[in-house]
Amino acid sequence: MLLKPFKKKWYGRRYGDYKIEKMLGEGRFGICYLATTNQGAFVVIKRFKPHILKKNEQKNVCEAVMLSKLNHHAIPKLLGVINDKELYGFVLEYKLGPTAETMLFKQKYGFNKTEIFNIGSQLISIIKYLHGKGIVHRDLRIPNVLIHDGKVSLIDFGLARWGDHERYNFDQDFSYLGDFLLYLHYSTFKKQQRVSKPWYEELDLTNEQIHLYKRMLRLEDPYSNIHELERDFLIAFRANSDK
Ligand SMILES: Nc1ncnc2c1ncn2[C@@H]1O[C@H](COP(=O)(O)OP(=O)(O)OP(=O)(O)O)[C@@H](O)[C@H]1O
Repeated sequence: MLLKPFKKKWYGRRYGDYKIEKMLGEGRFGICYLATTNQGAFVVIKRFKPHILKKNEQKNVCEAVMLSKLNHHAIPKLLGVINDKELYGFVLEYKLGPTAETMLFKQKYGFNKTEIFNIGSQLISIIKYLHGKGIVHRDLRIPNVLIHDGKVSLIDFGLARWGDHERYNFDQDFSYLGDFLLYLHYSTFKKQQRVSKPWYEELDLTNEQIHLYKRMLRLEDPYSNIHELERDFLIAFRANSDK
């Protein structure tokens, strides 16, 4: 008999009320599985890789501690912890996707300016909520943002920490957000010249948008808080329309 590939060996297994159905994705730290409850609802089980568990005990629980403090419709709720001899992990609320990464690189989706504004506004509102709770996400990247029907969810709090204005400075989230939004702008970019130019020359951006992104990316005077950033974001997108 053929052995099941390692990751699939978990399929069909039950842990308390949850049955593992299939793998959703694998990262540096763990593997996420789609699971069902006894009532047939979907949840996510995030299982830590054993070598990560041994190394980072303190840091692993960090994600659960952070999530347990949060209650926001765009952030998965922590539903429980599984502490079985063969599986240690978290049970998380299932959020609908796909990820922005899948939309950009697999579906080749092109985001128009209205969509970029709507997604940016939602992310700013999530960051405002997190920073208000003293938390820096530190990993706001395209694989960690789910988008369904224009509604955004932010996942993966594995690197999130209590902000301290030093090592875990809140402005780390601003540069990630800047990068993220530039990815969305590039989704409709058609290269016309052979030579590559910097983003602020080749993308179709207004002066206000360039100023906004340069400050987010710390190429100009960095933002000191999310409220300051939000103000410039609204100015930069105020004449927001698809010309
Ligand atoms: N709450 C959720 N709802 C829906 N899908 C999810 C959820 N959490 C994770 N996923 C899926 O599982 C994948 C991996 O999740 P996540 O990034 O949290 O794992 P990770 O192992 O910590 O990754 P990394 O090591 O890159 O930080 C995601 O890209 C997403 O497709």
